Amino acid sequence: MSEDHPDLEFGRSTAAVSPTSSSLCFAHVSAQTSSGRAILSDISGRVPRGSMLAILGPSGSGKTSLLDIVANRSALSVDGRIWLDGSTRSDDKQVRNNVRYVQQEDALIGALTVRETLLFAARLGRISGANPITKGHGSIHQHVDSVISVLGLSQQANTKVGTPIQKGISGGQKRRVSVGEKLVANIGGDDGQSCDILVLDEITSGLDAVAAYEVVSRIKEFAAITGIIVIASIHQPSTATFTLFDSVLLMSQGKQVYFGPVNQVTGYFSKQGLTIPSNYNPAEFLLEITNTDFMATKERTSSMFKDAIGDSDQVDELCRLWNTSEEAALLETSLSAKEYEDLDRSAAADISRPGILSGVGDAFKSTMILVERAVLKAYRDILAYGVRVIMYLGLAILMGTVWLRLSANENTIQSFFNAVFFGSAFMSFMAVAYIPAFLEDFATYKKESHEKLYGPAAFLLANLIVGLPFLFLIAILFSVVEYWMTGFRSTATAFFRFVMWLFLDLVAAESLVVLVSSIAPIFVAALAITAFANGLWMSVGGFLVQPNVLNKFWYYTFYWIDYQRYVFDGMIFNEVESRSYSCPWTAEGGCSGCMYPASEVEDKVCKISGRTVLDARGYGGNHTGLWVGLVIAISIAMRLLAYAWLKFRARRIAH
Ligand SMILES: Nc1ncnc2c1ncn2[C@@H]1O[C@H](COP(=O)(O)OP(=O)(O)OP(=O)(O)O)[C@@H](O)[C@H]1O
Repeated sequence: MSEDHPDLEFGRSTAAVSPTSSSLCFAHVSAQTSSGRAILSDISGRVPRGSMLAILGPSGSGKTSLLDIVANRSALSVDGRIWLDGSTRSDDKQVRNNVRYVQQEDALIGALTVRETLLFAARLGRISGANPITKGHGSIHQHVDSVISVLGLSQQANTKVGTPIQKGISGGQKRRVSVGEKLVANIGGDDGQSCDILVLDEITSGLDAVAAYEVVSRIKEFAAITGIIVIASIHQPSTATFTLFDSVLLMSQGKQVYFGPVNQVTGYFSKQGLTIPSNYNPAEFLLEITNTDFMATKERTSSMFKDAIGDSDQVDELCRLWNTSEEAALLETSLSAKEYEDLDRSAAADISRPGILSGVGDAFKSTMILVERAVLKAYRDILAYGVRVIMYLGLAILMGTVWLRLSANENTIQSFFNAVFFGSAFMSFMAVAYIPAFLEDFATYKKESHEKLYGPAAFLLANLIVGLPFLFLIAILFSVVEYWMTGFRSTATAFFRFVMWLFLDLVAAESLVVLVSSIAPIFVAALAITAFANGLWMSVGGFLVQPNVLNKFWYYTFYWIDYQRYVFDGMIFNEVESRSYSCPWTAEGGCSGCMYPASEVEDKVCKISGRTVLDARGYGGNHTGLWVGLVIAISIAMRLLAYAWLKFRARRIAH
């Protein structure tokens, strides 16, 4: 681990600073939207290793935009330069692998303990190469335990993170676990090449003053020990928390108002005639003088400004003061040092893409780790799968008692058809219950794939591997209850064919959920689209409206890609084709009064053959093999489309 603790001094005392060495530097960074709207203008700063920078500013001042640019996640068009440690290391793969981003929302798996969460993050980091140091160095458990200890989580190491129905660790502890995930995925090792940049977006939001202080002080400790650079946007820190930071970048309306050590910020503004009152939290004061959104704040600060800067625009004047200050000039000098001039510009622009998975072997290992994690979650979190098992069992009992012990006669033929239709369509429809569990996994995927810990293939494959046995279990449990209660054909072959169709139905329905939720990963949107699609499949599948009546548009489009239709046809042929239905014999007409053409199979016993029923209802030949193939093909196509979409998204973010 790095023991390098560079000089943190700026401002008047920066004469001694060795310019850009062991620092993250950003110089004259500007950003605009594709429509040309300026989001950031000319932002500069330097953050030495082992130190923490606070980015402070009112809402909408551009803090997140700057963090996104540093972490290479921004979709904005960016000018200016960002580099790390001078030119000598700019093309080093490790330097390119070193930004870790802790987003505002904690995307954690509630069923895992703190230690398990960090262990999985460390293992994924090691495989991806994002953590080159832990690859083959020391025990991963030791690394994880040391992070747990530094983040003050030892007492909670074996506590679960928590789910909506099971209380786990507190909000502040969750924030620390989120930070810990980034740290263990990229811990420094014996070779001293730890080169992390930890980017924290609103790390203390939702925390009380004590918890915020606790979180920041633990990160500070970690930064000091490992030499990582910490950049954090922060809202309204208490004085104690604010002074934990080494330097502060103050922004307003996308412009720079101040950059320098926290302990010199008061002096700087006093010098400009803006003296921070002694009873004031300095961070609060800085937010007040840079906030132009609210009249009350404006009025409170205007008299102070009138004395200091006359009638000029508040933010413009603060920027002018900064741009003409001695502090800005010294920062500029440190940023235009020789090392920077020597820097290969193309390498300098790209310091932040984390490691890239190399080859099928790594992808396979990542998939297996994800499977292991998902199995733990499935086994522990009732919301993940347990609730769905209970729901499907409930549905089986409901159907079994509604379609209870039907005997095979002409009056029950329609009921059998309805049971097959309702069962297959409703089972498919209820796959919407999988959306919340998928979205939890998807949030974790989004976070981890940004860090290039694994890609969409590993994510989708692990999802499929864990899902298949579970869907099979549901198909079996449902069938055991409902099939026999209803009185479907009582042969083993017919039963297992029913199970197979149900299983394929569930796989296809879940593939639809995966596709829709990957494209629209918002619960209500995914729910609405999936429910709509299921309504569509039911309407155009040929049961509610006969195919020869269905209008041309639906017939030539969705009718052919409707997996529910193939499942229904397969189940109906399985149930009806080789069955016969009794109907009453009459003295006057024999079997001629039956609903379908029937024959007298014994003395005064009429039977309608299943094939006759199918013919009379317009069903053609039995193509079970083809239908099975088509349902599998549709399921694969939906998963491949989800993969293509996620890959496309990942590429767009990368460029
Ligand atoms: N891609 C974008 N397209 C259009 N506007 C954008 C884009 N990104 C950021 N902005 C705008 O830039 C401004 C700065 O946004 P940003 O999220 O960086 O502010 P912030 O300081 O982090 O705010 P907050 O503290 O409220 O999170 C906002 O007005 C935002 O609407």
